[in-house]
Amino acid sequence: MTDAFLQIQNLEISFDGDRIIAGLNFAIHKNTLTTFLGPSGSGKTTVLRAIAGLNQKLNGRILLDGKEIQKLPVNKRKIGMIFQSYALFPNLTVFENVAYGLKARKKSNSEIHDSVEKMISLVGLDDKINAYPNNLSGGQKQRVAIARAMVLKPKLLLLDEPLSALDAKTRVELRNQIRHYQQQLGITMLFVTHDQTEAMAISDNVIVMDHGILQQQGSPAAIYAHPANNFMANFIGSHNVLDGKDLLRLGFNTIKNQNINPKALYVIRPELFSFDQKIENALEISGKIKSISVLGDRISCEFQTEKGLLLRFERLNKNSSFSIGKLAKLYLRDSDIVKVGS
Ligand SMILES: Nc1ncnc2c1ncn2[C@@H]1O[C@H](COP(=O)(O)OP(=O)(O)OP(=O)(O)O)[C@@H](O)[C@H]1O
Repeated sequence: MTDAFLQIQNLEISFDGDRIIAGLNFAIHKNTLTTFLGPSGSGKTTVLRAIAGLNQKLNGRILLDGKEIQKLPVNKRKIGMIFQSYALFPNLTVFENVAYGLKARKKSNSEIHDSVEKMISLVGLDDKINAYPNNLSGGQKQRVAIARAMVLKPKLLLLDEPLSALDAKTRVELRNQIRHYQQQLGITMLFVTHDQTEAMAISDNVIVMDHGILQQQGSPAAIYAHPANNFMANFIGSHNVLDGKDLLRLGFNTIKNQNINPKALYVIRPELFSFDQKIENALEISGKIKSISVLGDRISCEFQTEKGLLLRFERLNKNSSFSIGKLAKLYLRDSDIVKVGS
């Protein structure tokens, strides 16, 4: 991995006297895709706009490729931005939309033609090259916006919830394509979303924000397996979040040879339980199934334990004979329990 490419240092942003971002620090590496994840109102767009230069009132430093950029005007930052709303020019064709920035930079006609046609082809819109935005689907419009941003070879591409207006299937297709372009063209991307699955699926690195404060930064796997704090434990995945007292009630005495702290929080990923099938060194938990949700390839069940605790477990959706009220047993190894913040 190369050195930090984008660095945010002690960033502070206030609106009307309210501090929205308070002392934010993070760094991202070149040619990686980082997602900025957090609930609505957590400050994701505010930070993105500050990096792009759309929000000039700030304290702190923003460094791109080693140079301070926080005082540069938008057009001098070499940063591209893609919005949820596409922001295409309705009176220009697909070709003209994608060519717009290169024309403004006074590139030669032959260079414009070559670059634009190549980019339109990459995003799979050859047959729409002369179409107007009104005659395109939402997914096609967003491809034009992506091509228009990428053709300018930005040092950094910022994407603000680019897929939010699309249907579920198009979202998944386009997120995978964005990841593919990012890797194929070697672009550094910062992608805002409030959709965890989206963030987990495409990122090298995830930064989670809440109330303008960075909660955790790491790979999708690390964030899922080791939530850093209570917010992360509750926000990511459908973990079972239990306190130490609950674990003692279930019959666990130690976790990975450490005493359980009754006041600490612990998480159990729902896919780690074994259902009605004994496993070695595992604690048996008796109870009954309280609810069943079919998630497509998986089944997610609520399990009411005899001790009165509610757990969630998941199984692959194959040959399962589940029914609500069925008495059953779950098995869990203490090594599969993770202490929050460890
Ligand atoms: N121009 C502004 N003037 C005043 N307050 C603002 C302004 N822009 C954002 N805010 C406030 O800053 C906070 C963070 O907003 P921001 O849009 O950055 O959140 P977000 O995480 O991107 O949310 P969402 O996922 O809903 O887009 C919110 O409380 C919002 O009301």
